[in-house]
Amino acid sequence: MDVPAGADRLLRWAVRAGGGWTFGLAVVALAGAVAELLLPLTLGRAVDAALGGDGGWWPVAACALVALLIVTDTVGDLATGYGAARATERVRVRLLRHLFALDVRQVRRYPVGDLVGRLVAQAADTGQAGNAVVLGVVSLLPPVGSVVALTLLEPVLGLTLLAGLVVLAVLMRAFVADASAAVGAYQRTLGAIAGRLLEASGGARTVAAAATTDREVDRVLTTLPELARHGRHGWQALARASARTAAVAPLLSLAVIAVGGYALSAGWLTPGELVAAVRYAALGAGLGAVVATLNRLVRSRAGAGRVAELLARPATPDGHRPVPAGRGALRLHRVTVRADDGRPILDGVELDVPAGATLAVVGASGAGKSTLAAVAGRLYDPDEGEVLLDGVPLAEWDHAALRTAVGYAFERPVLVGATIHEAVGLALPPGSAAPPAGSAPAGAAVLRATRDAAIADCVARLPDGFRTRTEAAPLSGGEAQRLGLARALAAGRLLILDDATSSLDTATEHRIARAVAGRAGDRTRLIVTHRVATAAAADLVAWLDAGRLRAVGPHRRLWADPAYRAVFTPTDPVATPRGPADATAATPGGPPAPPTGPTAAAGTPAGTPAGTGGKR
Ligand SMILES: Nc1ncnc2c1ncn2[C@@H]1O[C@H](COP(=O)(O)OP(=O)(O)OP(=O)(O)O)[C@@H](O)[C@H]1O
Repeated sequence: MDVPAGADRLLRWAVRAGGGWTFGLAVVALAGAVAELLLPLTLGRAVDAALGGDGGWWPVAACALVALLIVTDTVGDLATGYGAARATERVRVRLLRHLFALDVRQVRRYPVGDLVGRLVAQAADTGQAGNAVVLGVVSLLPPVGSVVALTLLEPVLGLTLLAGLVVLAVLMRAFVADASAAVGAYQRTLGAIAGRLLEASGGARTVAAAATTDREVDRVLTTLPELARHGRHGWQALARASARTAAVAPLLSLAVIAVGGYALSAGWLTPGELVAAVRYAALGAGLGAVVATLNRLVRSRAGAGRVAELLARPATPDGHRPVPAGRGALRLHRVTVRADDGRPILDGVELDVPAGATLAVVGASGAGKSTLAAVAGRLYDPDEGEVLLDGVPLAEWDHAALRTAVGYAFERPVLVGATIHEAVGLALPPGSAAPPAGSAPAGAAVLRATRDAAIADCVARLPDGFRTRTEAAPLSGGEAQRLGLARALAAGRLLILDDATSSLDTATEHRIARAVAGRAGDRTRLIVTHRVATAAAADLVAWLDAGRLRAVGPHRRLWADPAYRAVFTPTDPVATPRGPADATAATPGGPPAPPTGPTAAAGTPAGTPAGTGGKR
């Protein structure tokens, strides 16, 4: 099976992560194996002593060894469970931290279900590494020790067992190869099914509305036969290995007993030594434990392979430059973002947004607006070019400082945090979000943010107000958007709204527009929008067309271009506004503030007459 190069390194790390429990398991497992090896010899001596009419200490020693075996078994079970739990926890934490350190584009390459599979099942398999390695090594001791003990009793006996064990080792090798391939394929297929399942449950409404349940079930489970095949393949490999050891082991014991019987009649062995030899033969040939631990090791290595594959993806490096002075001047310099197939999604975008300005990003669906918004706040890095905030490339900003400086709100926000209070407060500066002592429902900053985002009344109506658990909050799409906005409004220098008001009614949107416009001049706003009124109210409009910046300038000037007007009303000539006056008339609650910000020249690509459509 192809296991990523980092799998074995991760396995070694996971063994160490088991800490004292894995070490303890090694000690008790070793003690148990030694006791198991000494028991036949002690029993043999006890038999010889009894035959000679002398009880002596051998029976007592045999009883002590049996007691030791019971203790080591019990403690071993405990150490196995605790060690695996500890190692699994560390693998999960490491993997989760790494996932969040990856840029959004890398994470999106994996279906969510596949990631959950790696984080839950394969991390647990990896966490078994300590047990698998310790028990694997210890399970080799009885056969190896039996060969040594038999050789000491009578060399021919040792050679007989050794020859049989070599045959068994060859059979085991085949098992490891077979089982590894089956387990790896099973985990991959299961991950793909889980991915489709999560996708389908996210679109449950659409599935129900379209009455395509049967088709969706078929689609999710389309690889179920493949999964069953890999599962059967794995179990068959295990069954074959067990059957082979079960068939070879008695033959091997019989061979040692036959040779031992001959040695007894030839006077090379005492009766007690023959008793010991018979038990050593059984111990040495009984490789059931080896098969079980090999199986555990195979699963652990396959799981580690899938975890290591993610860990091998490079995390986004953080910068350590001191936070520059400034109020959010944004510059995109020759920014190009490519799809996996190399096709440009953004192509050489050159854009200057002066500090304090409001920039509307418009364009047809798929023009690259969200991609521009994503690189503007470093949700991921462009493939070429760079983005600078207040003169410092985003890649050189300290991560925490950048997250305080830039606030994002999205069309479909995910509320991060256990409660509504946390969901809003997480983005606020430390200290400002904490609820005051006593029964006050929310910190002042959280309260202000929710009022600004016109969601405070809605939160007050929730069963537990700000303490309502996010998953239990019955929020509409527009309410969720407003909570996302409340979180983003804390942004220090750059507020990025990616279609973040698309689900709001006009009156609410107008209220929020005022909050967004608040602290005017104090921070920059980048607003991805399809609405003509929002573009009209902005200081500057960046018009994207198929990944290229077609023009930058005030809406009023761009409006002269029919192609620009078509961005807002491409298919309905009746509804097409006749000019900027119509656009302003569409502004909720009255005309938008006239463009007060920078002139078109400030944002227009050099040499391109604003609004002419020259930059294609
Ligand atoms: N990771 C990706 N891999 C491949 N293609 C991508 C990726 N991300 C975006 N795209 C494609 O790039 C184009 C621009 O996407 P983007 O989401 O930026 O458009 P948009 O202008 O925001 O569209 P909309 O208005 O519909 O939201 C689309 O064709 C999209 O399918």
